Parts: sequence; C-alpha cells; structure tokens
Amino acid sequence: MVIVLMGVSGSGKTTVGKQLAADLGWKFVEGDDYHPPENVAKMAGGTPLTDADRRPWLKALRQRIDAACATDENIVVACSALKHEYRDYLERDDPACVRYVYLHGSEALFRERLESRKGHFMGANMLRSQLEAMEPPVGEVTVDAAPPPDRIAADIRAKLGAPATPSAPVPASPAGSGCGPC
Ligand SMILES: Nc1ncnc2c1ncn2[C@@H]1O[C@H](COP(=O)(O)OP(=O)(O)OP(=O)(O)O)[C@@H](O)[C@H]1O
Ligand SMILES: O=C(O)[C@H](O)[C@@H](O)[C@H](O)[C@H](O)CO
Repeated sequence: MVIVLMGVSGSGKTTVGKQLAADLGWKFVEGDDYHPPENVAKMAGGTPLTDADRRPWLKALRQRIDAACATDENIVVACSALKHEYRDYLERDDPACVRYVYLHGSEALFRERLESRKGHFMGANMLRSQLEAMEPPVGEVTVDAAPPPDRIAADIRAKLGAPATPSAPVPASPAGSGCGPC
C-alpha cells in the first residue's frame, strides 16, 4: 500500500510522513528527492514550477509508486500532489493501492513554519503560488495539519484504518484451514 501525504509547502508532509512511517514500520519516500536539479534550482530561485516542469518529477515518482504496488511494499510518500490531474496520474496504474491524505491548515501557520525552517530550498515566498495551484482533493482523508506530528500521524492511522503498531500479530488460522491470514 502507498500512502501519499499531500499538501502545500510547509503543511508538514516530510515531518508527519516520517512520523507516520516510523509508527507503521513502513519506508518513508521523500518526493522532493525525485525532482530534477533544474526544478530545485528554479524553486530555490523563487519561481513556481509549471505543469511541464512537474512532468518528469511526477513520472519518476509514479515509477516509484508502481514499483511499491507491484511488490506489495508499504511506503509513505511525501508529495505536494497539488492538482487533481497529478493525483490521477500518480495512481493510474493501480488506484486501489494508493491512498491520499491531505494535510490541511491555514496560510498563516504554514508561512510561519516556512519562515523559521532552516536549510531548505523552498522559501516562504513560494507559499502563495502553492496555495493558488492547490486543488483540494474530494473524498480523500483530510487531517488538520496544526497539532504535533505524532497526533497527526495517529489521526491518519485512525482515519485510514491502518494498523496501530508495526508488529501487530497476524491472526492465526485454524489448523488445516489452508487459509493463512485470510
Ligand atoms: N505538526 C507540526 N507541528 C510543528 N511544526 C511542524 C509540524 N509539521 C511541520 N512542522 C515544521 O514546519 C516546517 C515545514 O515542515 P515540512 O518540511 O515537513 O513541510 P513540507 O510540507 O514537507 O514542506 P515542503 O513541501 O516545502 O518540503 C519544518 O520546519 C517542520 O519542522
Ligand atoms: O509541485 C511543486 O510545486 C513542488 O513539488 C513543491 O511542492 C515542492 O516539491 C515542495 O513543496 C518543496 O519542498
């Protein structure tokens, strides 16, 4: 299964994604690592990406998602996935394998976070363009991005019905049923 934590810059995708992945015992995948260097340079220079800029990034991320789905790997992905068409594209090969979780919050909160974040290429000057591009998902899990990361991760687990602990025992099947954990 693939959980994609989505939202604008500063919503906490990386912070909450790492916490959620640790809680679940899943691998965390940082979507920013899939940007070509020219995209990072553009964002660092204060220019928002275009749809065309995002195409190679989304293609690379989709390949990572497809690989996880094909091998039953459980991963948490941090990816802004701002537009409906990006989300459709990312899950197209196996929609049942992918769940989106939207980190929702106020512009003031995200701005404050970005202004105090150190050592990241994305500045607070990009937040407005992110909010303008954002097309909120319909029918996907939405969580409040304001509480501490561990509380948000717990909220996500509760809303997705995901296992509470990484080592939750698989129920034993009656001897001879031949059914394993089903
Ligand atoms: N729930 C939270 N409570 C307090 N601080 C948070 C929370 N979530 C994130 N932060 C802080 O806000 C800043 C932005 O968080 P983070 O980098 O995780 O956001 P992001 O959505 O991944 O941003 P980007 O898209 O720019 O990579 C970081 O400095 C982080 O420590
Ligand atoms: O689609 C986009 O505009 C970009 O992917 C951004 O969302 C950044 O990757 C991220 O927010 C910075 O860390």
